[in-house]
Amino acid sequence: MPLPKAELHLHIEGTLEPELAFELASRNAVVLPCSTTEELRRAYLFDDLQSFLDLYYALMAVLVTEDDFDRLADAYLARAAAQGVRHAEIFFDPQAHTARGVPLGTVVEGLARALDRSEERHGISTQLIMCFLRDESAESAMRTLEAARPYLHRITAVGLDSAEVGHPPSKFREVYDAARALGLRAVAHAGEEGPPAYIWEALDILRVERVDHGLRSLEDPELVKRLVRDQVPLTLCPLSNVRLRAVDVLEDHPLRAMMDAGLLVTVNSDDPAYFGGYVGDTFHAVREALGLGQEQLRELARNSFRASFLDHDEKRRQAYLAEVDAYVF
Ligand code: HPA
Ligand SMILES: [Zn+2]
Repeated sequence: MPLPKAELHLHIEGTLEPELAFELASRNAVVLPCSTTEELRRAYLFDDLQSFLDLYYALMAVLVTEDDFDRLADAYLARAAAQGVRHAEIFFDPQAHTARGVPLGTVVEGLARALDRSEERHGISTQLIMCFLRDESAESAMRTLEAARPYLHRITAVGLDSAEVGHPPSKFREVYDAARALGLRAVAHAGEEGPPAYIWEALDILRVERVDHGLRSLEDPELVKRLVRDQVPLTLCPLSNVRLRAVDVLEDHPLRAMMDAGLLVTVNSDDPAYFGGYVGDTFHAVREALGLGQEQLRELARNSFRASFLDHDEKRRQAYLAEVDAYVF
């Protein structure tokens, strides 16, 4: 049995495995840039975030019907369950679908179908986080928030993703204020490729409760002090950082140094179909590469539940934490 954990940084579109992509392409008469799954997998050699995003958005064209989104999410939940995931807070990118003519309702209702069965079928509690594409305008993000009003009961928080550099969090101040007024919580990608200043902006301007990645935090000692003082969770994605060349090799990843600095870090898979592993694989890889011991792995698992948006169900959080404490390696 794998170590129980929560996954807090997972783009559902990034769980689209080549096999499912080809199946849906054929069903929906969508032409893909590659003709075999092997050829597609060979395309997964990325230079940076943008080179990945180009393929990520291209492949999404196969997601058309509610059933497609249900299949996608159900496949992720099955894989996650096998790797010990007990709770998942799942990102989706509405603008990447509405821009192709797929209605927001199709996306949310399709994902919700899988999520509604998740506890019974996979033993995983779930939440949805709606991300805005930061390389699109703030007006487009605001229109997306407006369009999401009928589905807000399904959505826990807003997030911010896509190409980071040149699109600082401050661009989305009004959107985040509006989201908070609607009762949504807030997270944002910051400091993946962008500078520590973007992490400050996410904290002070967007008032996020968690920072997604926050990889570059250690470059700014004042920022580290702030993150440690407030115990702001960082959702690290070590395999993603290697594949997108934010770090050269896993052995150089700052995860361990960040734990030693007192930061509340978690380990997540980001886009597992593209980056070579789901979250259990990621725990495995960092254990090997960074020489983490059992107590550090347990701490990462505990952090994942501490950092989760389970505040409305504290009993469940405590039950998950008890599972971590009772886990025998
Ligand atoms: O790792 C990522 N970073 C930014 N945007 C993204 N959208 C999907 N994955 C990512
Ligand atoms: Zn991400």
